Amino acid sequence: MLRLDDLSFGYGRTIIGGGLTLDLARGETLALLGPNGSGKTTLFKTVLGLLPALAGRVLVEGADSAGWSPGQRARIFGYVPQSSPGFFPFSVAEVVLMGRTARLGPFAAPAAQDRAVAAAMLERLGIAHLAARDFPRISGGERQLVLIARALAQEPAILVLDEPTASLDFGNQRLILDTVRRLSGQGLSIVLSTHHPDEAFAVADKAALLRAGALLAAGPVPATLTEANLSALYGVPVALHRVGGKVLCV
Ligand SMILES: Nc1ncnc2c1ncn2[C@@H]1O[C@H](COP(=O)(O)OP(=O)(O)OP(=O)(O)O)[C@@H](O)[C@H]1O
Repeated sequence: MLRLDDLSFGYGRTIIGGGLTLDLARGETLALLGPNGSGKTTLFKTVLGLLPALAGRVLVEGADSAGWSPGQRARIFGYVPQSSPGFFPFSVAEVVLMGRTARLGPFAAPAAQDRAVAAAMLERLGIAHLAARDFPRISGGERQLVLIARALAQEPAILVLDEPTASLDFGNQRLILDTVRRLSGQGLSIVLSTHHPDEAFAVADKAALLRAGALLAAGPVPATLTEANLSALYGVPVALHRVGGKVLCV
C-alpha cells in the first residue's frame, strides 16, 4: 500500500532525516517512535506531500506520489495532526462534513451523499450522539474521535495520526487505541506516532524507530521494540514486562 523508498526529508536545504525505507501493507498499523525533535512530524508532512521529499520517493500502491495534486493526496491520506484546542466554532457534524471537501468539485456544496458519509463516519466511531454538539465544547477524547471521523470522511486508504493520544487522560487514550485497532481490522492502513512504546505494543503490527532523522530499527513489533533498541533510542535503560498478555515498558 505505502512504501517509503530511500526517503530524505526536511525544510528547504535543511535535511532533517534521510535514507528511510519502510513498507506498510493494507490493514497494517505502523507506529513511529523517536525522541522529541527526531523528525517524526517532518516525516509525516513529507509523506502527506505538505513538504516535498528532498530525495527518494513516497510510493502508494507502486505509484510515485511526487506529482500528485492536493485532491489526489487527500483521497489517499487522511491526516489528524497533533492535538489542538477546539478552535473550530462549528458543530461536530459540520467539522466531520469538512472532511468531504477533498471529494467535492470546485465551489461545489456538500450533497446528500456527502452528509450521509459524514454521518456514517460519526456512527463508525460511535459518536453519532455528538453530532449537534459544539466542537469546542466536547472533551479532548471526543474531539480526537471527531477529528479521526473528519479524516475518515475523506474516505482515505491510509490514516496518519500524529501523537493521537497526547494530552488525553488514561480512559480516552484507551478509547483512541481501541478505535485504531478496530479501524485497522476494517482494512484501513494506519501510521501513528507515539512517545509510548506500550501503545505501539497495543496497536501496531510494525514499528519504526527514528533517531536524529535516521532509522535505528524497523520491522515487526516484537523484533523491533526490544529492550536494547528502546534503550538506545531514548538513551535510558528500558525493561519490558509481560503482564496478562500485554507488554509494559518500564
Ligand atoms: N519549519 C521548520 N523549519 C526548519 N526546521 C524545522 C521546522 N519545523 C521543525 N523543524 C526542526 O525539525 C526537527 C524535527 O522536528 P519534528 O517536529 O519533525 O520532530 P518530532 O520528532 O515530531 O518532535 P516531537 O516528538 O517533539 O513532536 C527539529 O529539530 C525541529 O526544530
